[in-house]
Amino acid sequence: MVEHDVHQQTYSLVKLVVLVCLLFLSACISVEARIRHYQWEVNDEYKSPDCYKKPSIIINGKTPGPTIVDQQGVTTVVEVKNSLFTESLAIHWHGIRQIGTPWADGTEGITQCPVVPADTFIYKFVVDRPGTYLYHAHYGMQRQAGLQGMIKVLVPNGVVEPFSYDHDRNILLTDWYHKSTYEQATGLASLPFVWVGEPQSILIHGRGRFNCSAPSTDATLCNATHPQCTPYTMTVVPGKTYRLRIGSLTALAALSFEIEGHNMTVIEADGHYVEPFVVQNLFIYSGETYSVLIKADQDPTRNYWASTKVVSRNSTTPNGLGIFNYYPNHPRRRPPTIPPVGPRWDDVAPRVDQSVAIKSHKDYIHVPPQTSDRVIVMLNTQNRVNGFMRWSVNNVSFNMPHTPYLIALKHNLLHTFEQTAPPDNYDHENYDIFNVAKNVNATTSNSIYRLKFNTTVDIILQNANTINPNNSETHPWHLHGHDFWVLGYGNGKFNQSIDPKNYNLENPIMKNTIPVHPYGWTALRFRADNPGAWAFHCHIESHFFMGMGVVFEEGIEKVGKLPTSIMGCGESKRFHRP
Ligand SMILES: O=C1O[C@H]([C@@H](O)CO)C(O)=C1O
Repeated sequence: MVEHDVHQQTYSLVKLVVLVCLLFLSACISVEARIRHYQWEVNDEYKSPDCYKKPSIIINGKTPGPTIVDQQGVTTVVEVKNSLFTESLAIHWHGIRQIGTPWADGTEGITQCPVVPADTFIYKFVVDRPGTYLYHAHYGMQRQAGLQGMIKVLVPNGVVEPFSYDHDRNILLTDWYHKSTYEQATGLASLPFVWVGEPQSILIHGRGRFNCSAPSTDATLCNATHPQCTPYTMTVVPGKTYRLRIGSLTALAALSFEIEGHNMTVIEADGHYVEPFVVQNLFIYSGETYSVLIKADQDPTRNYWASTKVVSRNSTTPNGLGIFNYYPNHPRRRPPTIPPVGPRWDDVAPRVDQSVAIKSHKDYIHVPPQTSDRVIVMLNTQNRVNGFMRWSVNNVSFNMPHTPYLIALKHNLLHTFEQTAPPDNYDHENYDIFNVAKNVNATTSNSIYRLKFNTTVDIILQNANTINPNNSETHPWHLHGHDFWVLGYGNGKFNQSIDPKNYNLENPIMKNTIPVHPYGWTALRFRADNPGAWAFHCHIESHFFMGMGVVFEEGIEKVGKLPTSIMGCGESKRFHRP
């Protein structure tokens, strides 16, 4: 009996141990399955995405780089080897809020030091929400040399989205210049100023077509039959519905995108579900992402044009063209029709209408706080500083410090940047937004806005006339580390006592990038609840380069121990351990 009991006990113990081991193993496997590793190498190489040979920056041989596809909740580890000859780099994960990992935001000068050639930097962050996001260089003007791509975050197994489709596709829209990034940056920072001008091509997922026989084109650099510049083709099966995720990372251009003869139902914007609405042209600004549903319900015996056009600027850039290919027609078969011309570049009303139409899906509303603790009005102006062309917020043009803010703030190196806070407003009474400023001179500073942790902040982006008469541009503003509620848009000068009464506080969409339309204002609200230092800037690459941005700090005391891998520049040299 006793012996039997001992056996019984031993048996139970073994069973328990085996069970614990199995549980541990499966936990390990499931944890392992929740981590995805990517290995990237960044190189300089000639590419001809529009048939014209240009020095480009590529990831694993490609631009756009590989699309990251992960499920919500996955820890994404991207090991980036910098194999550029002489340039450092940093990569930003655009739309990923980096909750608890502010050091992985990839903004040079703000959250990290640049990654020098031959070094490898490991970005590690959680893709915590389903949706469509982007990644791109955030150092100098490297983005427009090709260092960019898309991130697709899928819903977990069993989670149903508020729409259905048969296939999931994604395209990145970019504009493309033939001059190198360095030549362009040099022009912007020179006296006299040399503007980058209009892009030579619009690329649909890295493919365009420059006219090699255009006057003054160097024939030795342009090859109309280069395999890299065959048009982008999206093949569809008649009757099926496609979710098309569209991202824009243009350097300059605001775009209209359409598929000839097909309606598009907008369902997602910057990772948030939209109350569906139908468009023929989708207006998309640099830094934005949308998902649209397209049904392949037109004549299946032919192909159709996919077309994208520059709006908001009187551009010389030809429309970007691709082929919407009905299977089994040949994917290169030219559609029998003339490509769509697209909307007028200077017709602002339909663009504002689209902005206003984007509301939160009714079943996914995040109700915003009904009041805010602080209102910052940001006047956007083009200025001169010591003769140099700049852009400013409230007459302050942003300069990057040598020591990234996150490190300076966390390690109390406050002498590394100016401590006078930038202004929360401008001379509202006397500034005429409809005319060139009487005094176009501004100052530069690297001071930052320090936000009280867990408060609600309103930002009013106020547009104005540029330095040229009768001209106001569209600026897409992007906020790092947060999504914001879009409270409203208006024409002319924002009126603090009237306009807030018309804010949408019921079902505003949340976004991370938003346009401020010509001569207009855009109001947004966010919670300062993500400890770190975060950029907020115009996503036109040359404009940020010329100072059009600010930095917010919040809850710095709550930021965990910084990885030493982000250090090594400015006064952070002494903390760097390779
Ligand atoms: O920053 C810019 O400079 C030019 C032009 O204003 C120069 O005069 C332009 O169109 C911009 O967007």
